[in-house]
Amino acid sequence: MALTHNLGFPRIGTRRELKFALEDYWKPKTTADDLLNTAKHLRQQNWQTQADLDYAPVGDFSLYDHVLDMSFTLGHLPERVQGLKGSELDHYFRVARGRSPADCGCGIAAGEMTKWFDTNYHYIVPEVSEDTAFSLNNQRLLDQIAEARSAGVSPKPVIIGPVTYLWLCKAREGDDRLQLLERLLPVYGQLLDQLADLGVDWVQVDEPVLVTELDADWKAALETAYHALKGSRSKLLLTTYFGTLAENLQQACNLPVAGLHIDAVRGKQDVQAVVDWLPPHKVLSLGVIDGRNIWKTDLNGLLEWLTPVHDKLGDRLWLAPSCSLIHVPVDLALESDLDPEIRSWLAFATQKLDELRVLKSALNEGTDAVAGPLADNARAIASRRASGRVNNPDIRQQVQAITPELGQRKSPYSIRANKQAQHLKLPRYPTTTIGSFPQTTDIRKSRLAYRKQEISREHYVTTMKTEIERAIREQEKLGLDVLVHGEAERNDMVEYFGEQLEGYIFTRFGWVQSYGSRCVKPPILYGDIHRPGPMTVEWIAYARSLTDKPLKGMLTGPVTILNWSFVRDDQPRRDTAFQLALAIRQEVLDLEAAGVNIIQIDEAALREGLPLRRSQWQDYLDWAIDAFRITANGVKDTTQIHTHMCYSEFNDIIEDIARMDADVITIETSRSAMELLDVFEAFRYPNEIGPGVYDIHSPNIPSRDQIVSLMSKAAERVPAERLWVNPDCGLKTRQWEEVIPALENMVAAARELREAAG
Ligand SMILES: Nc1nc2c(c(=O)[nH]1)N[C@@H](CNc1ccc(C(=O)N[C@@H](CCC(=O)N[C@@H](CCC(=O)N[C@@H](CCC(=O)O)C(=O)O)C(=O)O)C(=O)O)cc1)CN2
Ligand code: MET
Ligand SMILES: [Zn+2]
Repeated sequence: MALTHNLGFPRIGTRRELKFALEDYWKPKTTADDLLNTAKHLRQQNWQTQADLDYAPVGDFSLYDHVLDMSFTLGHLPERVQGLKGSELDHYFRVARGRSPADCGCGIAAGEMTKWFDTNYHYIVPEVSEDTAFSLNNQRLLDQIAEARSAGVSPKPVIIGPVTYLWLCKAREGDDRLQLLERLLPVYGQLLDQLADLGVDWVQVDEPVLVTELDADWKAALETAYHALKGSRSKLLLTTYFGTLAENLQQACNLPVAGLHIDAVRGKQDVQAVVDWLPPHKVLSLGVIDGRNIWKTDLNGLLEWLTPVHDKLGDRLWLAPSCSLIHVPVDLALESDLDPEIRSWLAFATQKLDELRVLKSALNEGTDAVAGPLADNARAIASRRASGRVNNPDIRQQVQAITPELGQRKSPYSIRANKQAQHLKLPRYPTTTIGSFPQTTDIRKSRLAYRKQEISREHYVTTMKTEIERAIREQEKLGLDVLVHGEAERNDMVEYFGEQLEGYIFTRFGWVQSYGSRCVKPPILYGDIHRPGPMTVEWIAYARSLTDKPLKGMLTGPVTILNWSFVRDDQPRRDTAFQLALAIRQEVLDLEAAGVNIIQIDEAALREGLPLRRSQWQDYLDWAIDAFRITANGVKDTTQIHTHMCYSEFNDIIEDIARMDADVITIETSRSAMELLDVFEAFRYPNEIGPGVYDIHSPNIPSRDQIVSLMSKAAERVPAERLWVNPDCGLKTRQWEEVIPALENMVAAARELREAAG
């Protein structure tokens, strides 16, 4: 008898109930009780959806971030929030956002955010130093176990394992993370004791570090940790996901735990070896349903492959999605407007659990028991494979015809830089922004009204143009040097392009959490990509017509579009990237022809798309950088190409960043006090750089002195004549009331720096 379980369910709600509850609480429009009630209701709903699984996850729900929750569970908060007044909830949001409703405006630095492995989910990085201490604070998990039981599910608490937890931490100086293991393990021991006291059968202990290349210290830490925890009276399910175990396979099989979960989608090649190696008393959970994509599983094909594994393992076989389902939208049932043919190819979180049920019945009772669902599934899989809408021979031909010259600029950077300087006549320390200005409620309401056909296209266009004009006038007033149109017309920097490219469809409610209350609706790339016409020119040319100042046109690059979409799994990602590159290249050339001589091509997701294993980095970087170059490098010497990346560390890939050959790159640096620039200095990065001078994710306003001090640090590392002054990232999540004073200070800081430089 195979069992089924789930690793985690989306917590945002089918209609983003959690997002709205959080934002109302922060305003503050509602009370903590209101927020906690919504959260409780969402957990109940999620358990209902998962009630017939043999085990449902508990503790996967989070008000903001599950890593931050784990930090609280371990009594591990940054020093700067310790001792402040307020409830635990106040503390929680202080760490997450730099303030809580109780703080009346006086903020502290928010915890740093970074990407969760290779996903578009961002977690709050736990901060450690040699003084870090831990103490158990397990009430959240204990309460939720009780809640889950009264909801009628069999709870399987989910925690981040001690080694992965430390791996996610950042040490302020040096790297002494592993020295903390000894202090951390007793707290995990107590935690597991408390769960066992509640009669918990299984605990899911996430150790996704096992899919990365680990050096000897980290491998030893895994041994130490699981030998220390082996007395646990609850059984431990050591849980890995997002890739193959590869050289860690034997260790993963042999750690002293009761079961192992592996990603049987990305790590399918590991399965046979794991079945052979796993000691006979252990459970093997196979993550056979893709938790990172929205395509239906080929259940018939899978069953053929699974049946012998089931014959061998019997009761020891568990089935699950490959990873937590927080990376996919909640429920396809809401998508009544989707093209019915393509819709029949899709499965969201709720449907993925249905797939698990079918698999379980087929294995335990025989395929006849689920003949209907299996036949439906076979039809959907066949329909997608045979559909004439997926492949377009012309586009395949154009990709075939790509030559290296397509990615080559006419002259080297030094020549271009001179021509651009003559043309643009920018001052030293030029100021600019990253593209978006506040996405106000009015903008969003107007877009909603347009979508519902309550207002005409004309009306919508006029409203957006008014917003663009507002952004231009505000920038002129602020005295910024290079203006942007502000991106009012874009719902999102990726979805907007998906909506306009053929080969894509998009959803109404396909929300996926990106961080905290912020969600994205990744568009679905199902077929060959074609650009029917210009996508941004009307808006940017309008902005161009409004001002005499230099204006920067704004596009999203092919790699970022790829990494933040749900993409086809029937061709290599590289091929899809090149198709996107050809489409965006056309847009770049159209913008240039419309008189836009500064063009930014955002590649915010280029770095996060790096494979989790270093051995696969170069292959990815080779095609990803080529795709960027194809997009960017068809322009004249006098056209200045910018690119932007957020939360990026460049130490290991600086050569590739340089190979992009953008005239200007803007990056995130403010939270790391310009340390990120060390590598640009060491490498003697030749082109211009705009190191972000303030963190846009926090509502706090940076002071002029802070900015001057950060830029002075930058000027120690990079020659001043190659420095730009700009925020970390786009300003769309901020309010105008926050943006204006912040940018005033930024412009004042740039003036001070110019004067000081003489
Ligand atoms: N794809 C992507 N990934 C990214 C980023 C990014 O910008 N895009 N940035 C980084 C950080 N991540 C972020 C992710 C999302 C948001 C964000 O602001 N998301 C918005 C939604 C953006 C959106 O799609 N807006 C739509 C829909 C807006 C909406 O909610 N409309 C309401 C009605 C309007 C209202 O009453 O407010 C509705 O449909 O019900 C629009 O503008 O049209 C949000 O969560 O609030 C910001 C940063 C990394 N990853
Ligand atoms: N141009 C985009 C913006 O300003 C870049 C964002 S990177 C996540 O919003
Ligand atoms: Zn950014």
